[in-house]
Amino acid sequence: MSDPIETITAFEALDSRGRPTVGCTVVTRGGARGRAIVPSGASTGSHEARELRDGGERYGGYGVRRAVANVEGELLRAVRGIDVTDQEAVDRALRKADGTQDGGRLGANAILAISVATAQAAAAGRGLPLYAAVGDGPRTLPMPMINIISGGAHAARALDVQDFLVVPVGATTFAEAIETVARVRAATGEVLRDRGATWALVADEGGYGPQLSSNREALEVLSVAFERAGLIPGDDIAIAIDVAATQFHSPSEGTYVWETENRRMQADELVEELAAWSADFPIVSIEDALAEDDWDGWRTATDRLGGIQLLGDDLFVTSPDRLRRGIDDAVANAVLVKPNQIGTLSEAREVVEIAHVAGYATVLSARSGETEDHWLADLAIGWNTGQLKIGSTMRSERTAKMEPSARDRARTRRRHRAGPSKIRERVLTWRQSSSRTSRGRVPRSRPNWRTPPAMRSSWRSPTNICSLSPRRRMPSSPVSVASPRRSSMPPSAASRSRATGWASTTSMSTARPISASS
Ligand SMILES: O=C(O)[C@@H](CO)OP(=O)(O)O
Ligand SMILES: [Mg+2]
Repeated sequence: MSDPIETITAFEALDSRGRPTVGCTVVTRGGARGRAIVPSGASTGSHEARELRDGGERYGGYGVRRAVANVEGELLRAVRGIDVTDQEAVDRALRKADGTQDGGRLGANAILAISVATAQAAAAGRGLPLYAAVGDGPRTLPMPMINIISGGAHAARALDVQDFLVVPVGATTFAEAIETVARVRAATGEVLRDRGATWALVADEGGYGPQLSSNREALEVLSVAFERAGLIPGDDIAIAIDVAATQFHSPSEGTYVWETENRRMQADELVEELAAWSADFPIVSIEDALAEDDWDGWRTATDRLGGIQLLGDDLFVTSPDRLRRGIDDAVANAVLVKPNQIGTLSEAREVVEIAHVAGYATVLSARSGETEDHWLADLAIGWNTGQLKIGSTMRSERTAKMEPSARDRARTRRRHRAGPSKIRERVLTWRQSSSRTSRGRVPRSRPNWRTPPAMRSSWRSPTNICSLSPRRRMPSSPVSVASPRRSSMPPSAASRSRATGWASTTSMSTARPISASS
């Protein structure tokens, strides 16, 4: 039954960086209400949809009063009377009212706020949570990709590479996935403290922002943290990186510059560096390996690193057109989906559909400037994106994104696997494929992982890591089998976590506990 949009009220809120952002509430004639607040990026691509900011003195120019006024003015007039359940009609009307390619006249932030609040109101009208309303098919919980160490625009450029993340590839439930990455985060803090690096402060996405001697050292720190957390690299846990190469690319010179290491590289040299990292560490995903318009460099990277998930963020900017170009040119094999890069939910969903048809993996992603609104995590579940990138396991604007998964699990009482995602498939393929040298494409099995010297005495042998033996579960005691390992979690906390699935004081604890080994 049709339920037309009646009114919209908008407001200016602050995001997790303390910058203004747009929120609004859509109300229908039948009384359904939907509310949404939009996020904002720091390492933005130049092809992204354009937010409308006020300029001037207020909030250093970041105010959004004009965007708020546009929501309650021109944009409301454009969508008033349209059936709230007809998302595409609402989104088309928003785009038409703005009239620009990038949404910059009325503000992509204003447009997206209405687009998402419309979806929320439609879900409320049906009495459903957003994730259930936006997808008709079977739902799977996404594999989380969690930030542990930050650099680039998210940590005052302490490192050149922006994100060092982990993927709990061995977890079989979402709760187990989150517990695993929380252990890695805690263990990483210990490793940084032992090395005399900054460990008490957090970067924009809740990860650590240490100054290290090189970008590569971040990978070594993670490897030692896996050991401390009692996790088996490649079996329990793997690494993802967001190089965010646009940020250190000099288009005029055509070079990539790592300031912290005083290094200038051509595209192929950067690709070789990433190939070497991938041979030495359990890296399963590389995002924005090259800059947003370096299509030649991307082709080199796809050819050289194609056994790994190659994610386009600034490259595709959630644009159906740019993704189609990438697919036609066989560039990358996965797309990061950020609805505010394109402006409306309909266009973001189209990107997910194009990717899935082409066999590209999809990762729904938060922005570095976020709020406690969690609609993007609902989209990841409803649209079956398979993976979800939300920042770290602390700061409530990050942990809020874990809530829909916890609620869905609690609501349905069904067993959920975290995934299935392309990344899991990749890990399996990579474990099962035979050893190859690191010449040519990066091998899917990594017989030559080198362990940092500090780890050598107690790490499992590389042969075992790549063996086909059944995957071992996370150790049930703080110390694992083959070698002495320390858990970063006190035993009582560890066992409590296993008993309840999640026993922290984060927003997940407000959802009903998830039974553990389910
Ligand atoms: O680059 C990214 O993938 C995102 C999230 O990490 O950062 P930002 O929102 O600053 O673009
Ligand atoms: Mg990125």
